[in-house]
Amino acid sequence: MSTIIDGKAVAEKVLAECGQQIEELQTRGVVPGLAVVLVGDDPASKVYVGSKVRKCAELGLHSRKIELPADATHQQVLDVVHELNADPQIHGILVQSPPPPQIDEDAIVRAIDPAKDVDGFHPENVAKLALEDSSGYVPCTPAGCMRLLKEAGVETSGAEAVVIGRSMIVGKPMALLLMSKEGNATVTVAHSRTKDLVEVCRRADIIVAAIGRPEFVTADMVKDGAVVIDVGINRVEDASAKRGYRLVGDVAYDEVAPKCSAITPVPGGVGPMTIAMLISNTIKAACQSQRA
Ligand SMILES: Nc1nc2c(c(=O)[nH]1)N[C@@H](CN(C=O)c1ccc(C(=O)N[C@@H](CCC(=O)O)C(=O)O)cc1)CN2
Repeated sequence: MSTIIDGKAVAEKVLAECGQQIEELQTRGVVPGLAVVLVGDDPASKVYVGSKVRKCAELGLHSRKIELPADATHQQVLDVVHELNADPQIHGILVQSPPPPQIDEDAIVRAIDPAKDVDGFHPENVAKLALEDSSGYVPCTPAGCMRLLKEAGVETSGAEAVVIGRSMIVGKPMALLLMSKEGNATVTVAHSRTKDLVEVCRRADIIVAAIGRPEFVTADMVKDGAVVIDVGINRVEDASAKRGYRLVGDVAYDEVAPKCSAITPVPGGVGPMTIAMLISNTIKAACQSQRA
């Protein structure tokens, strides 16, 4: 029997911890503030930004949602970031990804004050993660995956871990976390050019699927008893579904789950952890701003 790792429950636990920290900060007159910048009208991004702002309101955090049209210029986005960098009520800033193509996302990320970069995408925070300097911000999704592994009692130390995908948002930071002194795993990063991907995955005690292809990981790629963390959130058209689509992960859940010792579902697995870890990073930013 495989354990289904309940991301919603773990996210609630993280948010309850956050609630206590927020109360403590409020007694000192500090209200953590998050600014979320949304450029364009990508439907999924709108949902995620809405959830972030709603969660801030529920927990008593200050938040600002800045919406720019799909034809906003790169300079307009930069101007917003500079204004937020200077706003003392804002401790965390993020620009929802992906922005429209005329926006140079890399340059925008570099313009965010690294002390307010609660997404952990700025080069200074990427370096701190690689150096295991805990003053930096760890990207929310991989941080959430590590917490899920911990809460599920998965021993990462000495494990063979395979991360499928090498994005800056998930794959690379996930690999760094798994190989860090906290994770102590032996890590392989696989991607679209990896030879013998099936064989590479079959060796894994832990698979983290973050390749962005619906149901890419099939049962033949997974060894019996492996732990599978599915980061994929793909919208697949389905006329019979209420919203006209259904969500599927990067893992063919129905055939893979019976082989696993533990697996995350989609939805209700990694996704809710992303927002919980964002709130946690914003509180950390507010705390660190008091010490600066
Ligand atoms: N600036 C950023 N952009 C993006 C990030 C990020 O961390 N920073 N991550 C993703 C999107 N994302 C948060 O921004 C996110 C994705 C999914 C979920 C989530 O809770 N998913 C639910 C399903 C929700 C649905 O119905 O669509 C689940 O999996 O249960 C939260 C946040 C890309 N962009």
